[in-house]
Amino acid sequence: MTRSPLFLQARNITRTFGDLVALDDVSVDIPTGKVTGLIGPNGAGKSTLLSILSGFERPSSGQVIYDGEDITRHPGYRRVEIGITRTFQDVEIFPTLTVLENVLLGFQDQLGEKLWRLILTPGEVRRQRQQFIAQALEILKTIGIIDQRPDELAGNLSYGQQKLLALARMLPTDADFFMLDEPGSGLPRPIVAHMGALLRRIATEHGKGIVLVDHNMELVLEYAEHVIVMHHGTVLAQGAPEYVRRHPDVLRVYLSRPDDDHNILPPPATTAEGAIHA
Ligand SMILES: Nc1ncnc2c1ncn2[C@@H]1O[C@H](COP(=O)(O)OP(=O)(O)OP(=O)(O)O)[C@@H](O)[C@H]1O
Repeated sequence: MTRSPLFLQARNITRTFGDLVALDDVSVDIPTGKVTGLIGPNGAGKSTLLSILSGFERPSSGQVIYDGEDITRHPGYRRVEIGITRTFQDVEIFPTLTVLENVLLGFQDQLGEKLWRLILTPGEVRRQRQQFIAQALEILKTIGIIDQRPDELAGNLSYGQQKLLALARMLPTDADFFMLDEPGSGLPRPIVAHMGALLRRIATEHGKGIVLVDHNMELVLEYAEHVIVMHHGTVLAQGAPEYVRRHPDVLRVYLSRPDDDHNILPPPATTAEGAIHA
C-alpha cells in the first residue's frame, strides 16, 4: 500500500556559533519513501542541519516543520516520540546481546514489559514475543548478512556487519525519518554498496524517509534519489544525483579541493545484491 509522503522541512534555518555562521537561511524538504543525500566539504554545515532537524540543536532562527506542524521547539526526545531518529557515526549496537536480541530491542510496545501482563496474560505475552522473533528473523534476512547467526553475540560481528546490524535495528521502530550520520565510514567497498542498496529498500519498501550524510560520495550519489549539496552553510545545489554531479558550482567546489580524498565525485558504481560476509 502506498501512502502519500510525509515531509520534514527546514525553513529559513540560520544557526550561528558566536561570529561563525554555520547555517545561513537554509530551506530543505525531506520526504518519506526516499533516500535524501546530504553532502558537502568539511564544515559545510551538514551535521548542524542534521542536529537541528533531529532536535539536538536549536536554530538561531527559522523553523522545523514536521507533517505541517512547527516542531522547532520540540526537544530530541519528543522528536523520537513523533518519529524522527538520528544515528551517530559510532556503531550503535549492544555488543553483549545477541544479534537477534539487538533487533528485538527495536520493537515498541512489548507486552512483556508490563508486569501485570506477564502475570495475567502470559499466553498473550508469549505469542507476541514469538511474533516479534519471527519478524526480527525476517528483518535479519532482509539485511542479508546474519541470517544464519542470530544467536551470535553482536560484539563478535565484523565492523561492517555491526554497522548493518545497526541499520537492522531501525526497521521495527515506528519512526518515519532516520538521520544517518556517516553510516558508510570506514567500510570496505562491497559493504558500502550493500548498505546503499539496503537504505534504498528501507526507504522505498518500508516508506521511511532517510537522510544520509556521508563523505562517501559513491554511497550518496549512487543510492540517494535526491541530493542536497551544502557549502559554507548554504545549499549550493540540490536535485537528482545526475543533475548534482554535473552542476558547475558543485564541480567548482569539489574540484578546487583535490587534496581532500573524501571530496571526489566518482563515476557511477554498480549495485551489489545478495549476502555480504565482510
Ligand atoms: N558546537 C559548535 N560550536 C562552534 N562551532 C561549531 C559547533 N558545531 C559546528 N560548528 C562549526 O559550524 C560549521 C559547520 O559545522 P558542521 O559540523 O555542521 O559541518 P559538516 O558539514 O558536518 O562538517 P564535517 O563534514 O567536517 O563533519 C563548522 O565551521 C564548525 O566548526
